[in-house]
Amino acid sequence: VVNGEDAVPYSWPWQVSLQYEKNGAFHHTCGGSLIDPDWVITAGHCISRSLTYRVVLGEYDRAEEEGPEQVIPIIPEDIFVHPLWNSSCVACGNDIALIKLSRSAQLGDTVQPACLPPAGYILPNEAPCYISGWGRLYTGGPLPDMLQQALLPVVDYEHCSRRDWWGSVVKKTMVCAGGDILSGCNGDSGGPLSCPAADGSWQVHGVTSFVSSLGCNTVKKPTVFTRVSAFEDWIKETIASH
Ligand SMILES: CC(C)C[C@H](NC(=O)C(F)(F)F)C(=O)N[N@@+](C)(CC(=O)Nc1ccc(C(C)C)cc1)Cc1ccccc1
Repeated sequence: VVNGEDAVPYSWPWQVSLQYEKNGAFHHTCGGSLIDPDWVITAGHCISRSLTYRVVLGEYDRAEEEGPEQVIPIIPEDIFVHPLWNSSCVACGNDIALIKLSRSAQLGDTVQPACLPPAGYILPNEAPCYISGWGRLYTGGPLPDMLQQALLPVVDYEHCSRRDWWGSVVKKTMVCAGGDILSGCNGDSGGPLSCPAADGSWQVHGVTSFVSSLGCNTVKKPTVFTRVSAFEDWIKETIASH
């Protein structure tokens, strides 16, 4: 997250760190969101078939064992990348994947699932949402130890698809947010765009998908998220059948 701030510890209790194994050690590669005690939602581009993954819940400072961490291994067959995700066509969208945990998360003060938005729901322009993650602090910069957050106002499709914004690259199955000096950055992929609901709950409206190659916080190139409300049937169907 670029120009964000340290989150209050465990204030985004659905935020997970998706880690892959390399030479016996695990490395943070993406964020994700717990949406059920057994299920995490992340980005399709975060998954590669050849890697072994684990999920860490209740994480805050990646450099310290603070106590609430729950480290849960992932069985490769329990990763469901959206069937229409095509890594050669990021602009086609469908950048979403579901991961079934090999054991249920223990819910409590530091680990809670986020709610899903109503199917088809479109956030209005300027709706206040937060991005969170352990992605780079600036283009090419370091990964932080503490979970970062930033308030990113939603940029609706009409504005986000303007020629000098994302143009035809952005689809209606995506959500844009930000567009000035605040943004996501690599390492935030797969993490949540969390938006407050009228009933006081928080809904995961977006899964962090891409930022401009010109620079994470490029003006008029807001962070682009997979729109979760466009994939509710697939989410429900996948969870119901596994
Ligand atoms: C793997 C790609 C497909 C998605 C990746 N996503 C992220 O980093 C995220 F924002 F989600 F945290 C990304 O934006 N990667 N970049 C490598 C940029 C990138 O590839 N962006 C991008 C944008 C649009 C498209 C398509 C839709 C035209 C493809 C890739 C990050 C970056 C940005 C500036 C400097 C260095 C690195």
